[in-house]
Amino acid sequence: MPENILEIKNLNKVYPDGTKALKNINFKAKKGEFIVVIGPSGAGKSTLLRSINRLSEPTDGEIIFLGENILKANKGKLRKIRRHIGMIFQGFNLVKRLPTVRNVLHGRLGYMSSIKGAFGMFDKNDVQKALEVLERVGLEEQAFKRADELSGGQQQRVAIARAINQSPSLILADEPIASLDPNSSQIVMDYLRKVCDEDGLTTIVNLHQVDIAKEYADRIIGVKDGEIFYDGSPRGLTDEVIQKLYRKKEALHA
Ligand SMILES: Nc1ncnc2c1ncn2[C@@H]1O[C@H](COP(=O)(O)OP(=O)(O)OP(=O)(O)O)[C@@H](O)[C@H]1O
Repeated sequence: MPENILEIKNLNKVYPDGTKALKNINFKAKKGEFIVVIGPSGAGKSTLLRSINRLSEPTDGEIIFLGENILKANKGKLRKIRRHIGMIFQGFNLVKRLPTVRNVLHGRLGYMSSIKGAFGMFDKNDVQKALEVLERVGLEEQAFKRADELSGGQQQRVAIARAINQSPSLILADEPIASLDPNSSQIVMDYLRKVCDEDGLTTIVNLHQVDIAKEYADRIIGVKDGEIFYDGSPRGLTDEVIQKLYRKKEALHA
């Protein structure tokens, strides 16, 4: 049986204004599993993903990652834990004026001293490794171009390369294709799935597109009103389940 990389127990998040964004979330993720989280706007997908590496602070519960409760970690410990979690954002979050390869090198910052990191003192091996990762996402020829000279889809592939270059155990991708056209979305999802499979990474991706979720996921988690509404195979996510997942509360008994 593959080991569980991540276990989320009774996770709750209440925002300061009283919004209950997550209500008693429980699930485990196995090594190498590619999980897609879907659900209507405002369901809590982003909050869930961002809670896992504490970009958003959960109110209570447990997040056990590689045997440690992330919610109990102090600042230093959290920094170490975050090395093992690659994050991919909708807006790519690259340093636009820097060359592509430098952006990929930023994946190593969590392993460097602050001084070396601040001065960008990467050694030859780091650069070689970054170039290899760029090759894995088909961007070896763009390595020395400024990041903002690349298309949106290419920039997201740089962000994937940066995350992979962290040597993570877990990848979290929050709406990675929300700002891309359908063709670029497909290419980005293909590369994301490929590199995560190659490295045996557990991956959790938030998506709005149910068809893409079904195409790429090993497992789909449907979130509605801060709760897990569906957790199972793409095949089990029938049209009926999808309709119920996306149906508004007031229409439930209509
Ligand atoms: N900083 C915040 N303060 C208060 N409420 C918030 C905050 N961020 C999110 N929320 C609320 O928490 C709930 C969950 O939001 P979240 O962004 O996690 O949903 P989502 O499923 O990712 O939505 P979308 O698909 O539109 O991005 C929503 O009701 C949202 O309005």
